[in-house]
Amino acid sequence: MFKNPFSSNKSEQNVSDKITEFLNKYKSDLFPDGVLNTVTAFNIKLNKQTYLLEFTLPFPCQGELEIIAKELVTLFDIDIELSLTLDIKPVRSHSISGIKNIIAIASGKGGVGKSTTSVNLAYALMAEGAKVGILDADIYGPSIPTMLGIENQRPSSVDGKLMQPLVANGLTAMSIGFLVSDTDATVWRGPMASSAFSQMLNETAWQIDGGALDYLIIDMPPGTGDIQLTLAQKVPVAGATIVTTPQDIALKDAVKGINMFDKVKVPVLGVIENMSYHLCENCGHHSHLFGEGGAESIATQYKVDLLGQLPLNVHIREDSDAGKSSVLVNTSSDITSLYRKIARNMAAQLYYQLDANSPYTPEIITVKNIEE
Ligand SMILES: Nc1ncnc2c1ncn2[C@@H]1O[C@H](COP(=O)(O)OP(=O)(O)OP(=O)(O)O)[C@@H](O)[C@H]1O
Repeated sequence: MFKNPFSSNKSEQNVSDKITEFLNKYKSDLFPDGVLNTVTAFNIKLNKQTYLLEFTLPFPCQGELEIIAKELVTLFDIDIELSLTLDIKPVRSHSISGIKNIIAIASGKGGVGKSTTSVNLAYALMAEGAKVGILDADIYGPSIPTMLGIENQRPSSVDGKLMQPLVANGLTAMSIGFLVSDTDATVWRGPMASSAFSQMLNETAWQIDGGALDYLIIDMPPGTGDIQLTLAQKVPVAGATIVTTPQDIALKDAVKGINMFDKVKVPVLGVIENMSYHLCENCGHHSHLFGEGGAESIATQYKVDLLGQLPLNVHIREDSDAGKSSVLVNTSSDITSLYRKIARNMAAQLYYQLDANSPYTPEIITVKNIEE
């Protein structure tokens, strides 16, 4: 609830009109045409002295609605309560049950923080209102079980057919690390690894609390070799996000990642620059240890979005090494806000680029259209 200490009685109709006008005009990266042009449904109710704003939206964005609510409280001297219902559609048809959209998180180069970013983005999407799962596609070096702090747990099966995924703080998760020991998987040949992956994707009961996951995040293995290409080709990925660091070598590999997804016709939702800068906790100075502006320039050059930049931060490393997510450890930190903003941007990109209901989604030209 967003309270204004000076709120007083005002004409209900007048205030509702002002709120509506504000929301029509409010434009941001997330709402390029104003909020009310994007909502599926919107309603204002007055409950005692509090205005309840009920939004139905096609992507998760609780954090941005909270920013808007605070502005409304200050502007109109009112109390506000928010309610967000999500109406997320699958943007690509597929036959995997319990999942609406699959988002691949990839990096050309290893060690850039892809898994750490995947886990934090998964929790950030949840904080924004979505139902989320994570699948570790790194058969040879799974790190998700450790990062979620559940490395010693094992999935069960109720019906002997589907595996019940593990759940860490509400996040549904599956990884080869839950099923076999590290040494067993390292000796597997390519086809065995690929069939283990496809079993985890297709034979997991992803549905949680009776509802399909809005997003399944796939933490891809690092690189752009045959394994990655096959995964990108075989899995019905709705969109891919590339994680990079600002070093030249990582950026070159990020470009290889963009080209790989282009080749298999998977849309790239954007680039995330991890370890982009170091922020001194004492003096607030930003230092660009690994270079500056690289991810921005490849985003411009390849016409993809720069979804956000994350600092090199000791808490991110400590939290992930300790099997926690920084987004959960401190829900009101600047780092959490950054992850949540990137998560909203990524989900909005998926909607604006690909959802048939979005006014921005380019019309897909089919052979039939061309003939007409
Ligand atoms: N923004 C960050 N600030 C500080 N440390 C980070 C940050 N992002 C990741 N790390 C740390 O960097 C190390 C590598 O991260 P991570 O395992 O996520 O990389 P990766 O790209 O998934 O690696 P791999 O290529 O092996 O799959 C970890 O110790 C992690 O805690």
